[in-house]
Amino acid sequence: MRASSHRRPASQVKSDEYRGNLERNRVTDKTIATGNLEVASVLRDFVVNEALVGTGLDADVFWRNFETLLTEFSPRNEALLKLRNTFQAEIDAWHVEHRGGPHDAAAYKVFLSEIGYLVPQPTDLLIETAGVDDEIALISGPQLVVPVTNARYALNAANARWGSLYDALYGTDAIDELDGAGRMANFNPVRAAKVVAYAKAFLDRTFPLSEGSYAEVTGFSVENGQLQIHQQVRKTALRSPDQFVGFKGADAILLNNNKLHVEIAIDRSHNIGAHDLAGISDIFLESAVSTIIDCEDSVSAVDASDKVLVYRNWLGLMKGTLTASVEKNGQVQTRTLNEDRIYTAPDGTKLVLPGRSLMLVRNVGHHMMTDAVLLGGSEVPETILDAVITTLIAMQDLRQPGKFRNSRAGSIYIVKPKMHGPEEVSFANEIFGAVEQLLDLPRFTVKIGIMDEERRTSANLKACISRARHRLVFINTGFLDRTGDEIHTSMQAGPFIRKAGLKTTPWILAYEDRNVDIGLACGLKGKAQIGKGMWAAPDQMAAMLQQKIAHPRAGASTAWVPSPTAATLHALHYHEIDVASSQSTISNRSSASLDDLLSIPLADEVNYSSEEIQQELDNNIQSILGYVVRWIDQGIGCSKVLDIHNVGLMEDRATLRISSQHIANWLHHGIVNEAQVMRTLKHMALVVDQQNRSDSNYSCLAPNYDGAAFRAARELIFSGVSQPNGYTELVLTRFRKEAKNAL
Ligand SMILES: CC(=O)SCCNC(=O)CCNC(=O)[C@H](O)C(C)(C)COP(=O)(O)OP(=O)(O)OC[C@H]1O[C@@H](n2cnc3c(N)ncnc32)[C@H](O)[C@@H]1OP(=O)(O)O
Ligand SMILES: O=CC(=O)O
Ligand SMILES: [Mg+2]
Repeated sequence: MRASSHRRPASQVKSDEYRGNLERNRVTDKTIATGNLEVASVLRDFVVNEALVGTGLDADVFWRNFETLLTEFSPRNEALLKLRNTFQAEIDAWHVEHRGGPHDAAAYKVFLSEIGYLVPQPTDLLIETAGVDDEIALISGPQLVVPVTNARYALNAANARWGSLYDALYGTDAIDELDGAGRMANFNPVRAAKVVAYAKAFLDRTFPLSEGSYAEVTGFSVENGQLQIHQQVRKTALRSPDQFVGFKGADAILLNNNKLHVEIAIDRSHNIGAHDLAGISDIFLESAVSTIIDCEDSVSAVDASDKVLVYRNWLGLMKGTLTASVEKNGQVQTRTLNEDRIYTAPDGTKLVLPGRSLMLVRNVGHHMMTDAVLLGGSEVPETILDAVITTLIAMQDLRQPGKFRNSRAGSIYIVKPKMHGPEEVSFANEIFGAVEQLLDLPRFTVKIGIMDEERRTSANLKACISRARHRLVFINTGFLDRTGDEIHTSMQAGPFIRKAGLKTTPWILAYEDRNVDIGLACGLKGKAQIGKGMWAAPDQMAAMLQQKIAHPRAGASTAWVPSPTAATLHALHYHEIDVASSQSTISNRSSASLDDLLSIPLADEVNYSSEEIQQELDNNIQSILGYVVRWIDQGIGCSKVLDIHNVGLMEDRATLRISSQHIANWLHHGIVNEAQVMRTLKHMALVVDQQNRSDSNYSCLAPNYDGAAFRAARELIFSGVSQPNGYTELVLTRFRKEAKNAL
């Protein structure tokens, strides 16, 4: 048990990432022309000398075909972005026209159909995806997300398939600190005893014994393929002997419940095992069954050199060669990918279990443009660049089934964020078809995870699924972006209720339920994931243990966690709930209503006190500044930022979208005014400066309030109404480029 199982000075880990960012700034921005394409030399070198190597593809042919693909798809991307703007303008105009009267939900819905925002939903649709790994199709369990730019974290995430339950409990508030069980610098045996009791109670519930409890167990043995469990006065067995699936000599017993493995490690020379009746030194849970390697909202990647870091880390994961140097307690270690785990099955044969999480890669959304590649002198859609390069890189995994194989089923998993409606899903589907041709891959090798996180996608989810039915491997409620889009879409309808209240209003409940209802109706059960969103409070594990069990209960076969520790603890929920049976029950209910989904969470009469209004503003602005200052000045795309109650919250671009859109909405409707927002920005800048005082890489926002970070935060709020769909990345990217140039 480690006193700080997942904790270490965040500033130290992050400074590794920061130093990497500084290095990247030194790369020159030369471009090399090929036909009508100009490719930044750093990217071109990476593709030719690293990504293409071993794929059998010719570099010249690759660039030529890439140009053809961009020529075909870039204008279509632009047209789709225009369609988003057209819908937004029409919706804005409708609300302005109807302002003053009560909201007429029926007329509003008719209007949405008339303009084509709502489209007819297909009937009798079943997805037809083939060649999907069990981790996606059959095994329910946590999904970890990690910024790809941080190699240390990315390796940790890939290795988070297995996690120590003892460490996860000991190092977090999952175990209370009462009666002398505090978390302290030195090992606390009182706390350790509570951890062991908690873990053995888990074993009792999950792998019940025919007689007695794990607390009484003195040892394990395997005789004729049967697990014998020794207690002081008797020998007992598992009530369900089939749960015993393997062992490692006398060192480990492997159990299985709800398709998830649990290893009981036995080591009587270990400091915990030595004091345990059965010699149990730890219990390892299969934890992050899948992981999203994120190129999107948790990273700051604004130019070619940043993109090369993104791609190089992904390549390292796909080839199994990524390493990172990790310093702990003065000791430097090299972190690499874990190998598979080898056991003996009860019948004596060799049993190999994956040692790593199944990795999916999240590309950026369709609205991002990059200058890493120019076509006819213009920036190209970054999502197309991502589609081509992340798929090219993943070919390394398919090419040689080495010991670090990711997809045993031969698929490449790409998560598509922020798509607005069925046309954009069709477009993504076609891009991947073209990428497969370009790279000479069998059709439908590339699978798609659809983030259901924009309102037009939620409202037309079945049509969206239909457009990707041969590739679909997940739908996931990205409720953070979805909340931002909720505010932006109905910006002109009136002032929204306070941010915290948005989590319990009818639209979001309908959104969450409807996503599961539609997923089940489209046959995702046993074929694809139905996922739920992020636990955004990385230090609040007791609360997570209490609340996140709601996700498997609601029929979700996976849900997002921010860290490996959270993955291990969330895995407990999938032992308690058999998702397949939750899904069977849920599929009998009638689907959540589209009308509720379309209801708008407005504060009909704003009767918040001035204290409540100021508190809302303080909270939102503190998180905006705390996040933006690290993004702009240090290139860190995901941070833990204290909220007004001093709770560290995971902030990324989606949470920034909510906070900035919320203030923009209140400004627009006169709940707050410009002077008050500016005053609060300056006040909160002092608070954020104070919070970051121990970070030697940090530059203060105050007293000048004119650095790129402060100006970015200001612009995100004051131009929030006019930012396309309320996205933050355009402003962030511009100011980050400015900050990089000034370094
Ligand atoms: C709306 C959306 O799109 S959500 C998706 C985007 N969000 C994410 O990807 C969240 C990813 N999570 C993170 O980046 C981090 O957990 C944060 C920023 C929230 C907190 O980071 P920190 O303050 O550094 O975490 P903390 O100090 O508690 O723990 C650090 C340790 O945990 C590990 N860790 C933390 N998060 C992760 C992760 N997501 N994956 C792998 N390892 C992680 C680190 O490797 C480190 O361990 P090490 O010292 O052995 O390397
Ligand atoms: O991407 C996830 C979200 O909640 O947004
Ligand atoms: Mg999102």
